[in-house]
Amino acid sequence: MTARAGLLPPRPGLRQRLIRLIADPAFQARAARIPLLRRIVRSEGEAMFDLVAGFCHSQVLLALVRLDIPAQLLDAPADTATLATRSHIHPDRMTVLLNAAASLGLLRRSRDLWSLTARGAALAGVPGLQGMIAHHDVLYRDLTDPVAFFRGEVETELAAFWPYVFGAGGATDRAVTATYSALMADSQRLVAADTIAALDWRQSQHVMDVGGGTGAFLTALGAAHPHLRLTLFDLPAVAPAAAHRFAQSGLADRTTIRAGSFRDDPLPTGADTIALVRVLYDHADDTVLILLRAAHAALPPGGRLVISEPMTGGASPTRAGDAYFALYCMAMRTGHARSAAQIKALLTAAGFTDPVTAPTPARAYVTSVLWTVRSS
Ligand SMILES: C[S@@+](CC[C@H](N)C(=O)[O-])C[C@H]1O[C@@H](n2cnc3c(N)ncnc32)[C@H](O)[C@@H]1O
Repeated sequence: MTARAGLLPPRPGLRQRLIRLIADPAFQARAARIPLLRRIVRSEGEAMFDLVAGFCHSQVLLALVRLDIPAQLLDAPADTATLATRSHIHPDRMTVLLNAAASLGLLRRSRDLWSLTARGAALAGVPGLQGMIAHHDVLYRDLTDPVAFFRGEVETELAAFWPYVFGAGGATDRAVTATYSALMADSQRLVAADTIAALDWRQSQHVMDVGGGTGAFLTALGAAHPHLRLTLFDLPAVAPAAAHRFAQSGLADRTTIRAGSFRDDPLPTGADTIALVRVLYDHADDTVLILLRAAHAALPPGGRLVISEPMTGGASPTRAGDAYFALYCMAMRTGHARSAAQIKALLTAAGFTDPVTAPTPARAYVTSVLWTVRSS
């Protein structure tokens, strides 16, 4: 009988023996006395403690957002007593919150006055960030029992928060879609900037944004490239809202809005470029294949398909892709976050050739971009 046959445990390799050594408290105590190892032990310890405390950090962030402290401090620095009174929190407890925020690099105190740091200013100013933080209570409730969550035993709230992806016809409730669309459009600004910067749009004449929401991406693209004609395709409950945005941005003459479902309807033809921005990760592979095949059919030979969304790291997992978006999509229960390689495989299965990863955008943690062409 051999270990290979599975009856004996395999002998640990060198790496496994090293890992077991590092896990040994006696080794850790010895390592802490050796200067070079001491530094490694300390920084590993701090990194581990950061993971342990991560939920508290998120809740500090949520408290700041709910109390509107970033906006208040953007107006003017304030002292603890003022912030405490405005927030209806006892000054002693407010001090704990403000010190916690300072420790996370969001606030700084000079004498008695609190102000924002550069990171805190991002919290005040980055579009969609506060909306994203504010709706995380839903995700965190879904993750309360993480084992049940990973076993697929939780009826997740997030799935109800984003109802539009369910059912063949998609969303029909305009009030619900308005809530969802505002958050999407706010957070779209940075995604749009990175997607536009990642590619040469001069070779396109007519871009169709499928699942384009209320037109935030096309509005940014149209402003950056005045030669482009633009078509937005989205569900009937969502697409009409784009008209207002296009009119306000002076784009009405260059834009067409088409309502429909890519699950059931063919995509309109006429565009030489199709964009799918934050669309694929909402859907299972079979729906994505339907969509990619529809995009292939709608494009002329030589036409380009652009995919922009948060992606996982594949063989090299990333914190944003694999420890956030993958869980988020799992809580939504309709699709999943994919690596670039997984999306490329789906593109190939849909008939596209040689998909290319665009240069890494500035905010790779929320946006990765792929493109491909319909060859014939
Ligand atoms: C995550 S949102 C992204 C919106 C926008 N592209 C953005 O990045 O802000 C996904 C979009 O796909 C649309 N969508 C979902 N299912 C669809 C379908 N079957 N046909 C057309 N659009 C659909 C939704 O209405 C929504 O606007």
